[in-house]
Amino acid sequence: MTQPVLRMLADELPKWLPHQRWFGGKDRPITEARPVRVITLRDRDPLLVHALVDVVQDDRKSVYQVLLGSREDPPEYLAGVWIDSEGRHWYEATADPDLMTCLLNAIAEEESAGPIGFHRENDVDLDENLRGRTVTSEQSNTSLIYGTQYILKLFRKLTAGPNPDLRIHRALHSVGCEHIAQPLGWISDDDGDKPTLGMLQQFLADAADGWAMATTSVRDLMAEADLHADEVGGDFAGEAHRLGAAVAAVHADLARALDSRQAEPGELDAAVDTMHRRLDTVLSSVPELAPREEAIRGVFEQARGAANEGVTIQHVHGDLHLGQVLRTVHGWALIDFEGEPAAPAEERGAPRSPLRDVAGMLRSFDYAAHQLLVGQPEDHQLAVRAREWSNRNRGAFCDGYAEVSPNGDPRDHEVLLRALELDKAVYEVAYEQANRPDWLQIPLASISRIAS
Ligand SMILES: Nc1ncnc2c1ncn2[C@@H]1O[C@H](COP(=O)(O)OP(=O)(O)O)[C@@H](O)[C@H]1O
Ligand SMILES: O=P(O)(O)O[C@H]1O[C@H](CO)[C@@H](O[C@H]2O[C@H](CO)[C@@H](O)[C@H](O)[C@H]2O)[C@H](O)[C@H]1O
Repeated sequence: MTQPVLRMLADELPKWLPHQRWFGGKDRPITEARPVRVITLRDRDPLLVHALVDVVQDDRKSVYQVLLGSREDPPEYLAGVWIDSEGRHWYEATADPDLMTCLLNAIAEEESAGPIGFHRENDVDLDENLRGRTVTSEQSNTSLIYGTQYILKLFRKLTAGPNPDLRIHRALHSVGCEHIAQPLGWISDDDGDKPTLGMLQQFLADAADGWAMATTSVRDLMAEADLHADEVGGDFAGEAHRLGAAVAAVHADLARALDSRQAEPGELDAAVDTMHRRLDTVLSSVPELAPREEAIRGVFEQARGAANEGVTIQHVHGDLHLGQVLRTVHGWALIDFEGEPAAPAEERGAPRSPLRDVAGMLRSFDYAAHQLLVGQPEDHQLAVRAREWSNRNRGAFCDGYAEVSPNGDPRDHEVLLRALELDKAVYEVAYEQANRPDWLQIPLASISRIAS
């Protein structure tokens, strides 16, 4: 079976990959897409095959994970996910709930298939034979939900060594962190760079995501033209306060589980250099940013000169925003500790200032406040109310954070925090340009406000 699958993938991948939501290189042409390894995980109908694919773009190579299914008599619902519709029908296996059961059972039974190992955490028993259905939200990876119990994330673009999402979840669980979903198992690959292929976690079935909650609150405010943010039914400030406290608790747990130290004199200069380099890259592809270049660089340089005593360096979340936090009946939980999807792996796993996560969340309040205005004619009144909502919730978040954090109030590091927020907004300009060009105005407008 190996040779025909390799041939089929070599033919189909260049056409198929750019249409996959999880494919992270849609803004650049594919120079080469080559299957480099296929392993059969199930050799009877329906077949399940695991493939690793090298994708070259602009001389940079990325390795992606693809799962292929094949059935003699495929049901109608698989018609939308064909990879190859000639000869033996191959399709995207994550769309086949029966095949996804095989992955859960393999983790429960701690099976292996050549270099691929399925592992269950020591203190865990798993229910088997649950069907896996894919999460429908916009994702950089592919997640499968099993019943109301488990969620399995299959990492798509693979990175060398243990994936930070798995490493950090396990470290936080080991110190009893209350603000994460319990890690239950993982899928490893012992070949080459030894990437992590997947992570199984407790599914927080009762959870609402922070972005949905926050944007509902903004909508309520916009609908009540005469009321202020603290007067409308959907006021979010109490949640923002509790969220700040939860993020501070996770930072304290991360410091305990994985170490922390005070920033050395001059150490933050390297972070400022990285901000300038990111700006260089984004400027070259988004000309709309050029008029703000001087002001942005000025804010970065102020951070270099600022007295940054008392800044801690430790492991952080790395890409914290309202879509990465879930509100359960027990409080807020943080998910997805992989860092920014576009950042190089060494940068994603490196210890940094926790203020970076605070800045990410402050940006997110600004996003939530302004996303309803995208594409609308200018309305001064609505713009004022968006600012009001953003300021109220940013303040509440920082208050909650300061109450719990051993590092105190993030606003005490105003200059660094401002530079970190601006750096995040520069990242978002590139992200929106590549993924949602209609939303580019949100970070561009924020940059004008922050760097004015
Ligand atoms: N433990 C969990 N419980 C409930 N839902 C979850 C859990 N983990 C993730 N999700 C849902 O799955 C979505 C994608 O998860 P995420 O880890 O952010 O994937 P990606 O890395 O692909 O962006 C989230 O937006 C959230 O709605
Ligand atoms: O969730 P991911 O790790 O894939 O993060 C990426 O996508 C996010 C969008 O889904 C993006 O976040 C930006 O948009 C959010 C609203 O959709 C907003 O709350 C965030 O503040 C904003 O940064 C994130 O930057 C990107 O890395």
